[in-house]
Amino acid sequence: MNAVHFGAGNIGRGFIGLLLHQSGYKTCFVDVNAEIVNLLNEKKQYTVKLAEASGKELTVENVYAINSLKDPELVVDEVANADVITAAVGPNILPLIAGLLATGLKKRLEQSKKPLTIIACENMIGGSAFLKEKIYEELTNEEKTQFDMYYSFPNAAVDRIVPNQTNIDKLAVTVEPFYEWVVDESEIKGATPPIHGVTFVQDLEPFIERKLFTVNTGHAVVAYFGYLAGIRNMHEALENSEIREMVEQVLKETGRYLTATYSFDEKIHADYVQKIINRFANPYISDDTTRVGRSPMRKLKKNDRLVRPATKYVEMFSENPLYLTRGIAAALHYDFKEDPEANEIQLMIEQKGLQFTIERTTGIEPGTGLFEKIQKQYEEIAIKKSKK
Ligand SMILES: NC(=O)C1=CN([C@@H]2O[C@H](COP(=O)(O)OP(=O)(O)OC[C@H]3O[C@@H](n4cnc5c(N)ncnc54)[C@H](O)[C@@H]3O)[C@@H](O)[C@H]2O)C=CC1
Ligand SMILES: O=P(O)(O)OC[C@H]1O[C@](O)(CO)[C@@H](O)[C@@H]1O
Repeated sequence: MNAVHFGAGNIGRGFIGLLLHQSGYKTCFVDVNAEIVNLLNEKKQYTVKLAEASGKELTVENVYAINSLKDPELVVDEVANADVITAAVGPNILPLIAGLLATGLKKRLEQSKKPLTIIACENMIGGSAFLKEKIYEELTNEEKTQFDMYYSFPNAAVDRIVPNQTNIDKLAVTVEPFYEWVVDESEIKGATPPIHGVTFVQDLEPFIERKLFTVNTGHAVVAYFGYLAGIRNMHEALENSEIREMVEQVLKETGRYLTATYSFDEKIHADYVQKIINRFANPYISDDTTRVGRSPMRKLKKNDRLVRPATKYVEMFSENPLYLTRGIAAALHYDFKEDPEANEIQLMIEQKGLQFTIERTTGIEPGTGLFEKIQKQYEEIAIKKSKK
């Protein structure tokens, strides 16, 4: 079986590539990072280290790679011959891989009429649907009808913490032992791809919301408050009692929304939250607040981990969440100079003002209680910062 995976980064090698290998696939990684591509072709294998006391190492074999900037035509051929396609490139990059995928998928239809599943493994709601939308922008109406018959783009939720890598071996990836990959099976045409470790479900929404609004909301809040406190390490941030309290409270708010919406058992959900906070604090992982907080513009979008649970909370309980709004305000304060999106937000605040920036980044309507609360929280944080 042949798999093509776009994005040989942390999640690509440390999670998706590992499971594809364990399921018996030969995996072709597609990336634009020449060093990683060359190393994969040279070594044809890499190591995944588990961040736990055992320090267990797993070997991923049967892999090779293509640099899509250099050899796009090879990517087209691989896509045309794939049995499954996955991607973990980041939501902002999905539109950039759509063109090559469209060409490869068209070629595949000229050769055979076999169903194929394409899964985007990103931290976002509707990642595969978004990739499909971008691919379909490249097609004629007739091609769209053909694609509809054979190609599936099931959405997915992926959960495994893979921090920035500091291994001397550039291909080795250290990952937390825990993982969860949930795929919406109801969207799949033809046979479900046999991937070890994937949970196929008929309704993805509870899984993706539970994951995004617990793991990712909580993590982002720790990162932004850690950064505000001058802390660069996630462990240290979690050891700070105010930040710990903040994340516990934020996850109480998202938990209130999630349990009411999906009828989750409150005790089971509370245990899930504690398990996740313990994962953040895994002593065998060294993670940066600036990695977890990366791309604040994306993280502040209306369907992402901070704003969506906040707006849903208001809709459901007719009250404004106190801690989620504080988290949003902290994200607006995030001014890490090496992060282009953080710079963009800071420049927008400077040039166009806070109100314009809140509206533009979060999509929340000015004049609403939620908008005012975020503004107030932002100003309170600014006062605290000025006193430091
Ligand atoms: N790191 C983590 O723990 C987790 C990450 N995710 C999600 O997985 C996705 C990837 O994240 P990471 O692996 O952490 O990022 P990463 O930066 O380590 O990996 C992304 C890879 O995509 C490659 N890339 C960039 N442009 C490309 C293009 N045009 N074509 C092909 N490859 C391209 C990069 O060179 C890089 O190797 C993101 O959506 C992230 O939210 C999801 C769960 C966990
Ligand atoms: O990858 P993103 O969306 O920038 O966010 C970082 C998040 O992804 C993770 O790496 C894994 O879900 C978390 O550590 C963190 O919440």
